[in-house]
Amino acid sequence: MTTITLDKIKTIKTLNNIAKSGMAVLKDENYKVDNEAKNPDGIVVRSYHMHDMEFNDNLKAIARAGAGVNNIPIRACAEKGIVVFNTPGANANAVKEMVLTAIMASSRNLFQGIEWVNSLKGKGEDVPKLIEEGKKQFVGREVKGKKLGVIGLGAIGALVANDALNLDMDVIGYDPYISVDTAWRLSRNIERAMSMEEVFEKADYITIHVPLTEETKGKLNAEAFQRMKPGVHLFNFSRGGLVNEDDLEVALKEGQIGKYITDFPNDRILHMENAIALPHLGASTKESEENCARMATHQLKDFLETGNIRNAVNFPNAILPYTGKRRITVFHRNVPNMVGQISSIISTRELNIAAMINKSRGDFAYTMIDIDEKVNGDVLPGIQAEINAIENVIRIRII
Ligand SMILES: NC(=O)c1ccc[n+]([C@@H]2O[C@H](COP(=O)([O-])OP(=O)(O)OC[C@H]3O[C@@H](n4cnc5c(N)ncnc54)[C@H](O)[C@@H]3O)[C@@H](O)[C@H]2O)c1
Ligand SMILES: O=C(O)[C@H](O)COP(=O)(O)O
Repeated sequence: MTTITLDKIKTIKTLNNIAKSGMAVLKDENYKVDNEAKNPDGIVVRSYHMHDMEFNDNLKAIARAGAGVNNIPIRACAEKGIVVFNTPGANANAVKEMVLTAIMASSRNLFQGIEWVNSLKGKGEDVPKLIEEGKKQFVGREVKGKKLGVIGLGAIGALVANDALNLDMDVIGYDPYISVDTAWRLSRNIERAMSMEEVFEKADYITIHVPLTEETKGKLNAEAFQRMKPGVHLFNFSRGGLVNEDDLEVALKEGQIGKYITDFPNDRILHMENAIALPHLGASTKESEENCARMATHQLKDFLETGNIRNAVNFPNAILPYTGKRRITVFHRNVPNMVGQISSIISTRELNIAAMINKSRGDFAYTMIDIDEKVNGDVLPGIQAEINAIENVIRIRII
């Protein structure tokens, strides 16, 4: 269990290259960006692998400038009261454009075509003739009228599905956990699949846009491939771990999968025929990098300064207008009578609670209590110590 002292300059460390306009959000006298810091208050990260890292007791939050958080031990962070944020939707347009490009490029054999043309370097005046003779090996197919299956209709999947309709594709989508907001944004012309298997069986092109979790790991495996139409093009701009590579190798060799286009190559995939590998470029546009970085640092700043949580992945969202007086924030387990115990410690000091919020998410919960005067001095350490001593409190912070 950790406690935190009041009002000091906050140190922020970055683990990846973060867009300047995002880091500019933290450029004021209350912040110091120090990438060598041993005890930062906050970390801003993209895909840096954090599972082997030790977290210092002072660390309050990790802001992932991007969508996927499988590089961060989010449960272990929750156990220490470290909030992990991501930036939902901030890079979705960049990935959508990439996926649509990949669908068209794979359909017309552009990747192999470009490679072949480059191999003609040095053939001098023969090049135009060789091209006209050789182009027949790259005859493609049009996407118009073909069926695109979209697995995962979140920020990216929904954009891909809607825009594929504008390419005159038929679209079938599957997402058992779809949010109401996303469902509203989806075109009514998208066919709703009742299972992933239905998408496998009906689609000519399949693109997957789900997070890598215990549930989704290895979902694209031999059983899935067997259900797919022979020669299907499969797009993975989500995470490599969604695919069983042993099974993929066989399916590509047998032609069951016509092409596998991925943003997450490894050495094995580079050796597979008809696997097309891209260098994790989905979110790498200036616009997307700036969107993600700004959203991440705004969320981090707001949390450090007010305790408000927006877009966390391991704690509930909790927003309480900040009055600038005293705020007590408590991370605790999601068990009964926590609010009662915390508030009685405050009321025994005859302090009045001006506002309060308590939210839970899975095993964890978060309570913020505003006191309507700026109490200081001897009172706070006592409150802090007593709340800390409550069973199932993980962390307390007084702002
Ligand atoms: N290639 C890149 O550069 C890049 C960029 C951004 C995101 N990503 C990856 O793409 C993933 C999706 O990003 P997003 O912004 O769309 O996230 P998102 O959270 O908006 O959408 C994910 C969707 O997947 C759905 N889902 C979860 N489990 C599912 C299941 N078992 N079956 C079907 N649907 C399921 C959820 O309900 C949600 O709607 C990220 O988690 C990340 O791994 C990659
Ligand atoms: O999950 C994501 O947001 C993407 O994979 C982007 O990762 P990146 O920030 O390392 O480009």
